[in-house]
Amino acid sequence: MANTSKYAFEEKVVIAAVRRACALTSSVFEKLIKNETLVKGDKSPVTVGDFAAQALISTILHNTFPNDPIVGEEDASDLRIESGKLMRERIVELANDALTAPLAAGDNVAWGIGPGAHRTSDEILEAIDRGNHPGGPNGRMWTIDPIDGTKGFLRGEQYAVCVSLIVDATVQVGVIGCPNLLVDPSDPSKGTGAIFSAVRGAGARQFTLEGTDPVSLSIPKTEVEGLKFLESVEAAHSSHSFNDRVTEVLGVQAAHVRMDSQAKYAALCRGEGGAYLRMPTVVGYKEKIWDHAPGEVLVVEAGGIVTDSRGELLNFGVGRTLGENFGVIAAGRDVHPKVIAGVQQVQAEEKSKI
Ligand SMILES: Nc1ncnc2c1ncn2[C@@H]1O[C@H](COP(=O)(O)O)[C@@H](OP(=O)(O)O)[C@H]1O
Ligand SMILES: [Mg+2]
Ligand SMILES: [Mg+2]
Ligand SMILES: [Mg+2]
Repeated sequence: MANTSKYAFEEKVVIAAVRRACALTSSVFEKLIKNETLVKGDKSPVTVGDFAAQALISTILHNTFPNDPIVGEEDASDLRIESGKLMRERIVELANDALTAPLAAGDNVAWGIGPGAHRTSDEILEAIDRGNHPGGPNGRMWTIDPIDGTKGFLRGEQYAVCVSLIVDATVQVGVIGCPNLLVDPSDPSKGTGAIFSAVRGAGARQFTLEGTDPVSLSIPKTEVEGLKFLESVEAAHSSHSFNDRVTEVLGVQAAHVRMDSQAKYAALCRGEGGAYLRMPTVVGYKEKIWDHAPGEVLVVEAGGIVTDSRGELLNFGVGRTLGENFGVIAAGRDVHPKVIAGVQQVQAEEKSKI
């Protein structure tokens, strides 16, 4: 199915950017050494791969859509100080290797890539910091999560390169690159690596890691008892015990599937799980828009629904976070109301214990 939608060009550019970023992050994983990882203020890890991939994607977006603001996860402040010098040099090298790699079919030098697209250190830091937009309800803006699931990336498990275009608080384009995800879960011999992409109103598709051979995605129908829950590997990111109780309440039989990153949204769209449950573990944690925007449009276009635990749509127009949304629940259209009912029953039980 060719995408002839209003945002077909944006999708094409983002798939090209994510393809380059996946090659970059995979090569970083092969070579990652100890002093190439930092711990951020919130205690979460960030690697040279996160910074370099954000610089790469931000550069491509800025060259192609110079007036569009960017909401990116990372900022370069730790790289501008003396102690960040080694990491900075490595990031500049990695970003330039990715930017100047040969053009693939469909690529365009006007996007700021290809031999000759070399950038200075200052330009790379500036590209990272261009992701500092505060978000909000109006106009176009991009989100970049250069490596979603950094903890999974460091374990050699799942992670995802995630980019979205939000227009007036609605996600219009979402692209998720998953270098470590099986191409075909029913045939591991086909190897790993896929890019998932959706444009609102134009469907959800899986591509090869080269960005070719699209296959339409649609969430298979299941009865609620036949659901398989997808959840984070990290118990600090979403409550495993809450999900265990929802399983009991709904009479779900299958064991949960634990997976890092927005690969969970992609897996849901391929029928590898029936619902993605993400209930908070810490009071006051606000989910980040870049952790959910691409996944939201992918699931909706594959025939699903994404809401918070109250059944309200995620609000991508209140800033860099999802603000007052509480938890995230994604599932096929037919089972989503039943999953929300189960979630709310468990929430009521928890409240009655306080
Ligand atoms: N206490 C917390 N609760 C929920 N999400 C959290 C969290 N701390 C970090 N995260 C987010 O969880 C994301 C990973 O999700 P998952 O557990 O599904 O792999 C992280 O993305 P990054 O890895 O891009 O920083 C981070 O934004
Ligand atoms: Mg992070
Ligand atoms: Mg993330
Ligand atoms: Mg990240």
